[in-house]
Amino acid sequence: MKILSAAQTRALDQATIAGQSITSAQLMERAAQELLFWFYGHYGHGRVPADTLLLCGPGNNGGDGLALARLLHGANYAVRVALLPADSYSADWWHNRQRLPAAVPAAEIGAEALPAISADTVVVDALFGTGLSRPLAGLAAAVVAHLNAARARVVAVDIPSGLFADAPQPAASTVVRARHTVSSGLPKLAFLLPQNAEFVGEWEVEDIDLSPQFIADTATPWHYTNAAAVAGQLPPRPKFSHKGTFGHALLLAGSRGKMGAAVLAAGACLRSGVGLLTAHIPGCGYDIFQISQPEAMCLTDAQADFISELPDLSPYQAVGIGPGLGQDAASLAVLRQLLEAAAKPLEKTGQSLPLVIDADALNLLGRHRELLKLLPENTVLTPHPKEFERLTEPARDDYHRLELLRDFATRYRCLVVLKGAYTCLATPSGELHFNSTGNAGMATGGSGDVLTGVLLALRSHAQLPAFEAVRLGVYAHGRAGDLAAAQTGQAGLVAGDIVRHIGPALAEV
Ligand SMILES: NC(=O)C1=CN([C@@H]2O[C@H](COP(=O)(O)OP(=O)(O)OC[C@H]3O[C@@H](n4cnc5c(N)ncnc54)[C@H](O)[C@@H]3O)[C@@H](O)[C@H]2O)[C@@H](O)CC1
Ligand SMILES: Nc1ncnc2c1ncn2[C@@H]1O[C@H](COP(=O)(O)OP(=O)(O)O)[C@@H](O)[C@H]1O
Ligand SMILES: [K+]
Repeated sequence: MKILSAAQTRALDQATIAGQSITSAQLMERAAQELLFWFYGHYGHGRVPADTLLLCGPGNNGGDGLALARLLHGANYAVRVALLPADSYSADWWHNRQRLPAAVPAAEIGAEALPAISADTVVVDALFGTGLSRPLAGLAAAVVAHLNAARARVVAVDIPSGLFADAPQPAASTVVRARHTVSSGLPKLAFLLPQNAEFVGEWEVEDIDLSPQFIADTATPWHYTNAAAVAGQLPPRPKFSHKGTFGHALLLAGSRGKMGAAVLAAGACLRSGVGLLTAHIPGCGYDIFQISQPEAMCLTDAQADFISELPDLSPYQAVGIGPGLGQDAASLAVLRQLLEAAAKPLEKTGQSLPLVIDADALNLLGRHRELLKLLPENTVLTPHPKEFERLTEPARDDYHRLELLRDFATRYRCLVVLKGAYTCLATPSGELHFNSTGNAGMATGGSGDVLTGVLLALRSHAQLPAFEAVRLGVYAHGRAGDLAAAQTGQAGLVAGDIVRHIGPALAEV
């Protein structure tokens, strides 16, 4: 699914109106109908709120609010409307102002006449949408501050008022803190960034039948990976396949005290359809590893506590390095040797050996940035934000971090998986793909090691191109976390639960 800028969203509305021969008021009515359905879904079965206040601005976001006020009134909600005064109002605002039944109380907001809001009021925030052109000030900022102070249940129409859809806010801007955001058409970039979570709350997107042709024809770097994006991407396992068909992966992982990371990554790799897996681990981990992952083969390093040797790479179709690795100088030398060896094209494919680099291997890269230029094309790096900062620089905010991410992926021609609630995969061509699956239960030690194992298996798969493999792996990892949390609850989830649900998650897609 594409994510468009605010300007492209306006053009999409216009293209829909022109392409479907409807009026802009009819499109607004569609949006309002979807909002009404959201209220039905949320407050159905006799749970209608006693007091619903619609705060309406002067543009089409306010027009949405006025149309919704009419529809909610028709559905027997007790509604009140408060109108933000302005020099001019949009045509569709006027259209819906005139259609508002006289029985609905509608008052103009003033500095001395702020609407009454209690903690029990359900407030529909329809002040400003994607047409916001500057931070809120004056009366608009005052009413939003008044709203936020009331701690009412706020449902934002399209986007919380005061929040830009695709750009950062100046510090200390006034923005509505919504409990729910109900948006039309496509998700907004702002919804996916941690810095905006306090404003956006839980969000969902309602389908208002916007022009699919315009969306297809519009270029954007931002994408949202939903089930449809990965459906059918895992190649079927042919009847006469054998363990050699699905690749032989090598995992370099573990150190004293961190063998669990190697075990988790190996388990995830095995559950993600790899044909064969060999793990190269320090000597101290032999019993631990062989007992916990009997399906994997195991090579032990000459060192007991960390990895100091790179095994012969010729048997392998992909290599993963990093989980629990530690940062010993000998392990750094192994990483360097691996990068040098992997750069040479493989005889079979003519391409470099696929690599997945995680955790301490990323930290080593960050401390020795001269190694970055050795990264083979399409290498997969899986940093969390702190690891990414060590590879680049501290980001000013989440938007700046996305810029750094895009620059890094295009500069080093690699696939960077910036992990988080909406994990963002950056491609060598500069696309950013935000993942839709996963939950806060996965914020627990070892979840990232599991992702490394999943990606290693999918990068070993000869039939999966690099980008598709990584996008699918990130999606399936999050989905496995969701399936696990449905059984354990989020607090009770441990990384091993994600491993156990990767099979079903991959089966779904
Ligand atoms: N165009 C359409 O037909 C549709 C539009 N929709 C709604 O329309 C919204 C976009 O409407 P608009 O483009 O009219 O924009 P808005 O309603 O977001 O606001 C635009 C108005 O606010 C003023 N303004 C912007 N920033 C301000 C600020 N900081 N302080 C004071 N005034 C400010 C502008 O000068 C303009 O008058 C969407 O978010 C969505 O809610 C939906 O109804 C779907 C259909
Ligand atoms: N709040 C969250 N919502 C969704 N996914 C999450 C959340 N927190 C963490 N995750 C996922 O869990 C994994 C954590 O990885 P990482 O930080 O490397 O953990 P570790 O180093 O302990 O393995 C990532 O894939 C991340 O996307
Ligand atoms: K709004």
